[in-house]
Amino acid sequence: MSETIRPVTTQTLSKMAAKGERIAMLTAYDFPTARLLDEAGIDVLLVGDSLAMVVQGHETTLPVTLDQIIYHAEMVGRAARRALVVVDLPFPEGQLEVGRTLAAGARILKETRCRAVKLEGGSEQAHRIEALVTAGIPVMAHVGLRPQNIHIDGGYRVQRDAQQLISDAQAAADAGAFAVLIECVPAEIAAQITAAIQVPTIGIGAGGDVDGQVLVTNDLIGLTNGYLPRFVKQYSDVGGTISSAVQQYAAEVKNGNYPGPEHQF
Ligand SMILES: Nc1nc(=O)c2c([nH]1)NC[C@@H]1CN(c3ccc(C(=O)N[C@@H](CCC(=O)O)C(=O)O)cc3)CN21
Ligand SMILES: CC(C)C(=O)C(=O)O
Ligand SMILES: [Mg+2]
Repeated sequence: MSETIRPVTTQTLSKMAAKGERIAMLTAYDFPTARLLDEAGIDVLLVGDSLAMVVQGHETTLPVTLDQIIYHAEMVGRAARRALVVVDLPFPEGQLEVGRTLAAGARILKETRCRAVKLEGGSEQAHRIEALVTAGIPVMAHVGLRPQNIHIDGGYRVQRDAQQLISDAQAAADAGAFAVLIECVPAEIAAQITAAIQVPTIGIGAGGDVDGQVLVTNDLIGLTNGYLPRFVKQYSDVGGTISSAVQQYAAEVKNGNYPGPEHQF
């Protein structure tokens, strides 16, 4: 008998945080990976705009388009049976007039099975968060390091302005965000934000005193080309596994050991 699956909702996350149960979140960009993460018990899947870097091979998150994010969100949405799936609003859908942000969020909910969006920014995004939530589109806010601001900030830097960070998170929560993601912030400040706001906090490079953690899946499984941020813990070497498998295949094709008699008709 198959057991009934209880899907994770935004309310589930609040209850988990209230009980001190930590939330495990990871990025996903395709059906088979999303299905594995969902079945492993990951609570929240993020179709992140990091897609631009780890899948498309771009140097920043800016090039990925809304149509491309939606194409990947369709796959992840079809794979998730339990996890809540959140989709990044790609640059500049969350920076233009509110109507454009609403239209982008509505397309995500209408064209995919994903049920929430993520928007980079705090206080200055309060009006957009409020408009999205009013329209029925749940929003996860994203404060601290904002990768879509790389050309203003000049790089990916730890964010240390405690007052600004707390007021950004507070404004996002007051505007109706169901959770606040905190990226690259000293652990002490992330803990202060978590104590100050009523909604769950999810950290990346923000220490352990938050309600949950998120990482880019490719980083933790060893499938990222190049530099890994210090906050990443690499749990496996999938890149190495793929590499040795395809090297053996190439060698066996060339030496005639593949296909063997059992592989032919
Ligand atoms: N593969 C990947 N993993 C990520 O976690 C990730 C992306 N891509 N792309 C979008 C953003 C960018 N992220 C990053 C990337 C680099 C640093 C970084 O180099 N941090 C320095 C600290 C710099 C400082 O001291 O101010 C570090 O040492 O980790 C941080 C976040 C997180 N996100
Ligand atoms: C790094 C996470 C938080 C993200 O926004 C992404 O993957 O795009
Ligand atoms: Mg992102």
